[in-house]
Amino acid sequence: MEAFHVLSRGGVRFDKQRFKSDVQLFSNKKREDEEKEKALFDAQLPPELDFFKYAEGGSGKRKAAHNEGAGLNTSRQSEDARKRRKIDESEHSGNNSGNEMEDVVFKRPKDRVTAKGSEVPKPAETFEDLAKRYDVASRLLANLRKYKYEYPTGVQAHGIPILLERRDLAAISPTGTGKTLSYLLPVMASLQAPIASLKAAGSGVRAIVLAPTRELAHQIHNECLKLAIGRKWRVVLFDKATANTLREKNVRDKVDIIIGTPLRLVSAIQQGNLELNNVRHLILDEADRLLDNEFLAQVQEVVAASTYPDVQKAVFSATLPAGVEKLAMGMLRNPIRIVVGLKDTPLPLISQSLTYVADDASKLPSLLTYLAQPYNPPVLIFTSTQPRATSLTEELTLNGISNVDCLHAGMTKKERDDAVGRMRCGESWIMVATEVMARGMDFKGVREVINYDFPTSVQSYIHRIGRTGRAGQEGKAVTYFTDLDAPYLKSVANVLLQSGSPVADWILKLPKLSRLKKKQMGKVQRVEMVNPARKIGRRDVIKRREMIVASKRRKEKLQAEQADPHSESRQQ
Ligand SMILES: Nc1ncnc2c1ncn2[C@@H]1O[C@H](COP(=O)(O)OP(=O)(O)OP(=O)(O)O)[C@@H](O)[C@H]1O
Repeated sequence: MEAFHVLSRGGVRFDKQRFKSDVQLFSNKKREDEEKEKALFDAQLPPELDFFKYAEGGSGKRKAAHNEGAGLNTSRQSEDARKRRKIDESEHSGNNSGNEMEDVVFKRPKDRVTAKGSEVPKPAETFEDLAKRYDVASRLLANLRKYKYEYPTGVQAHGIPILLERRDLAAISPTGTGKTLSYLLPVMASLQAPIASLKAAGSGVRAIVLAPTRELAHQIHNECLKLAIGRKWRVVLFDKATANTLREKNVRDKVDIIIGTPLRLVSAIQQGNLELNNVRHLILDEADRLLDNEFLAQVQEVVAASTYPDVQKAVFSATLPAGVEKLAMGMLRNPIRIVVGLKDTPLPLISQSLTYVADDASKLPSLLTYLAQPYNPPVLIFTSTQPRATSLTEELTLNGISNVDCLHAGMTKKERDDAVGRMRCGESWIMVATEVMARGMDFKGVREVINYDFPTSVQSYIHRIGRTGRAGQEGKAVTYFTDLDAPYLKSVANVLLQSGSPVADWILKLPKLSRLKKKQMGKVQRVEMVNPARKIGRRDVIKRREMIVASKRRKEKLQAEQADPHSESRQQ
């Protein structure tokens, strides 16, 4: 286990009672900010963008944009954003213009969903509406209520009926808008009951969900287990251990749903330890990532192995670049395509900003200054490489910031699981991570995302900042850029503009990126150590940290003794 995981917490739990004043500081700051923003920006959000307003806790009001008169032209930008929306809409209607397709645009007061395809089913306003129209087991609905899922989100209202009518689907919906449930619920409703209790269900796994990372597969598995409560569904997270168990044919024949990453599934198929000929539903979550060069061949192998007649396929993502979308559409049969909000645009609930930091060496001081102010934990910080994630975690720890964690693919399974667990239970205040955390991971409480290293693509930017502003909550995203990142700034700035965050005029005047240049976006070379000036080695850092923790403990003990002079420790 990485020493810093333990040391960064110093073995001390955060005592909310004791640090009441600090806690109040955070909440007061948040309240003040909210009031300021409410006064400033009431009624500024165009209604068609406000599609998540209904979600619990979401005010639906646009954040930030405090910078009017400081080189930021917000009203012009809103106008620009409106124009871009128009262009975007016409781009949408230009895609897939086959004759058999008819365009259907649903406009609900709460969200804006564009659906394209033949005979698009009516959206479901409520879960009860779904139950009335389709055969959805009452147990599934009871489980939804149990987890306080009262109303379907936009992607659920539109996507669930499509999947329940056994149509193929491509769904593009912003991060944190509930895509997971929009495929899990219809898949489980269509499977009706666990395979063991059905006569005509055949033998072998009946549904596969593919995800690009083990962490995301794990999270989807947990969501699926919530829906499975009360019935003996066999839902398997396909990892090394379960793959071994499923080598027994009579065991794997009784599995309902498998959730996993492509590589592991493909190796089981190739070894003859998994058959997909009974798979009736195949879901690709984070489809654009699964269809990129790294995963494409494996995904195609899974698709080819799913030989059940009329297997239903569906792809989901918050981003689907045109080329990948074409590939995805080619895999689907008479599909319906839905877009919630604007394609490749984050929710307006996330207030985004770009911060100039000159060069790499200036980032750490900027981050430390930022973290010296009250901030909203937990905060997620993205770096471009594993060594930089480790190095930044060490630097923060060394600078006396407690409860810092690290997550990247170079860590062991246990280390990664532990790090995610600590983040989920609120033990970590700051998580430094690589791209592995950028997609799909749902930590409801994340209020701030910091792109310490500039994202590798526009998609990477959208997914990274999408770790905040989830389920109707507001969020904040800060992106550092250096002189080396400047050529790529405009692409990210366009995303800010489109989702209603302010952008300085000079950035908008930067030249548009050529295709070739765009490809180089993720290739900026950065040193491994985030603080090249550091003279001491890692062991010294650990030693220093131990000293800090010990001195903290001594101070606490002294304070406790002063508060209670008759305490036991004093008498000894
Ligand atoms: N109908 C609902 N009502 C309330 N909360 C919901 C509902 N549907 C989903 N959620 C919550 O919203 C959060 C985001 O959902 P989910 O992770 O499925 O988003 P996503 O669209 O898949 O995001 P990403 O693109 O980042 O993968 C989760 O915490 C989930 O529990």
